[in-house]
Amino acid sequence: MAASPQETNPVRPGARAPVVVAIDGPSGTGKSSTSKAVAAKLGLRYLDTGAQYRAITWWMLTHGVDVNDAAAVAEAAGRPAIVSTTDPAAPGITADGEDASGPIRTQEVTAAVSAVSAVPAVRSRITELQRSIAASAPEGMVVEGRDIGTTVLPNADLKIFLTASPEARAERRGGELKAKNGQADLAATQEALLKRDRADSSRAVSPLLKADDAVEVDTTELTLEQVIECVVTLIVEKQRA
Ligand SMILES: Nc1ncnc2c1ncn2[C@@H]1O[C@H](COP(=O)(O)OP(=O)(O)OP(=O)(O)O)[C@@H](O)[C@H]1O
Ligand SMILES: Nc1ccn([C@@H]2O[C@H](COP(=O)(O)O)[C@@H](O)[C@H]2O)c(=O)n1
Repeated sequence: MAASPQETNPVRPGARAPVVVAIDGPSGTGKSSTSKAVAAKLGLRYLDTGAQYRAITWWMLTHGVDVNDAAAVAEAAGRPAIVSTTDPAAPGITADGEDASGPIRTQEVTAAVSAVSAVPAVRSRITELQRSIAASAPEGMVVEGRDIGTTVLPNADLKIFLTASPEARAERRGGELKAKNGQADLAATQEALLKRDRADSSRAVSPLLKADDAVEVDTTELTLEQVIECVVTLIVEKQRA
């Protein structure tokens, strides 16, 4: 059956209509895993905005900027060139031309990123970058983070807010740590997740918040495959509407 006009993508004839999807939520709710898989399934680009905040944090840590000094962070916010690749099969990020994909996942960066991302000069710079990347994807994009539906792309075609219980999120992160280090302290992992959520939710500028028009999906009792299926269905329904 021929695609209806609403489903036709002018960039790739026969493909679905371009769509911009915002996926927000607290740490460990499955935003990255879900967004990457959904974008790959539907032929969309993918932007990990947390990686951008991590990359600028990593650059500051490696260039002697005191990440707890908001004035110093603000002064340095415009200095590094942050470049993201948006292929969901191979997402990557560089800071001043250096591959930051590995270093941004260290504990040191994770512990510092909320302080850096709370600085208004950092947010305005990264938000502008995110909007220009989203505007340069005619096939559509899945953009994941904390403030995409509320601030970065308030006109997104579809907004999804993923949640999960703290226990489920700690279990998931613990699984990753166990695979990497052979062990994981679940209580400490849960406390670190909640601490980051508290900081991200309580900052003055663009805090972690569900947009009024976002669809909330509680992933606590769902497998990753079920979450992916649920989000794909929501997007396809939106494209047909
Ligand atoms: N529904 C699920 N069931 C079980 N495990 C899941 C589910 N969703 C994601 N995971 C696993 O949980 C871990 C965290 O997922 P992911 O990195 O996608 O979360 P996130 O929301 O992007 O986290 P953060 O904001 O901290 O980067 C990964 O190991 C992922 O495979
Ligand atoms: N839109 C966003 C995305 C992320 N942040 C900050 O970056 C941190 C790391 O995010 P991950 O998704 O990679 O864990 C996050 O804790 C926030 O501080 C943000 O502010 N806005």
